[in-house]
Amino acid sequence: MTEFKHITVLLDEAIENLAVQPTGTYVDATLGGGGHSKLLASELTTGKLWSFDQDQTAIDYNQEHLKNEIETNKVSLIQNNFRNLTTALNEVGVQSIDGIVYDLGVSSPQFDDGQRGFSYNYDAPLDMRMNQKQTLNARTVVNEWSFNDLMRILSRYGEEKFAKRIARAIERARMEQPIETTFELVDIIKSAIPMGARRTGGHPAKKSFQAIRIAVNDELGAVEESLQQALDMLNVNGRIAVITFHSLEDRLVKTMFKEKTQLPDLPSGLPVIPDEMQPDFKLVNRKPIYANEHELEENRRAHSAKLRIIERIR
Ligand SMILES: C[S@@+](CC[C@H](N)C(=O)[O-])C[C@H]1O[C@@H](n2cnc3c(N)ncnc32)[C@H](O)[C@@H]1O
Repeated sequence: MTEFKHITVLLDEAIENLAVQPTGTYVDATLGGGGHSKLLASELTTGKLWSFDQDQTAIDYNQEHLKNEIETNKVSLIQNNFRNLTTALNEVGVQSIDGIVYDLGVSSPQFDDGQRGFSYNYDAPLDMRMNQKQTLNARTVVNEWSFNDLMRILSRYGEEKFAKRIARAIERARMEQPIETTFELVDIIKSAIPMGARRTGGHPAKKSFQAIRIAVNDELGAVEESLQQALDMLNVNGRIAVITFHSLEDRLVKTMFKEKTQLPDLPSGLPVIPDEMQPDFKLVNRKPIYANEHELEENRRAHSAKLRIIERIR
């Protein structure tokens, strides 16, 4: 089995909060190294788990890692984008689910494989695709997207203060010759950030790389579409657990969950709220769940992780 070193974040907390019914139908939307899938499957008797990943490497690894669970038909792997949740599940005869877990973002192997172009620490062709068959990659975004689109993604998805300067520097550099590698891009980004600011707030390319990665994989669009489908497919008492790693993802999940669990605007002075106006969902925890101290010591990625859970109540 090829090595796939990913330490699962909020493993027990996410699965515990799904309140798994041993005979239920579950989905792991983000299989990765299979940590959540393995634990969830161990709680099933006659239940079934469908595990999604769009990355071939994750699917290949788990054919071995989850071999027993696959052979006993407790788990099946689906190589697909989780934005196609409903269609992919309908194709295998599943119309409704009792729970789903999302552990968003990239896995450590994706980040640490120098050749995939996710990291500013390794020199590699500009790529950043989670799905190796997708056509849009970071090279296209950096070399072909307009100045305005670059500025928009850097500012919106990277929350980069120097978005305009960086977009301008990219535009200037690519007029000379195409930008091909991560290190070329890092140098361009560095050159656009004022000297004083380069020394604060982590690696100067961190925010821009996050922004380009989110754009290449349309990460926020996929989460929004998928969550809506998951909410629609959820059985009563079923739960959705989502682990996010940055404020944009978390805000999206928080807002969607809030909309689903709130009462609609009602005329003031209604003595009783009519039953059909009650929300169909409730928040399992008002505040997000964070990693405990022990996990924070063991795993750097856990520091930015937040877990939110919603339950269908009717
Ligand atoms: C943080 S890792 C998940 C780790 C996993 N929970 C574990 O225990 O090892 C995220 C995984 O989700 C996958 N992924 C991210 N966005 C996806 C999407 N839109 N559709 C399908 N898979 C996606 C990535 O390819 C990656 O393997």
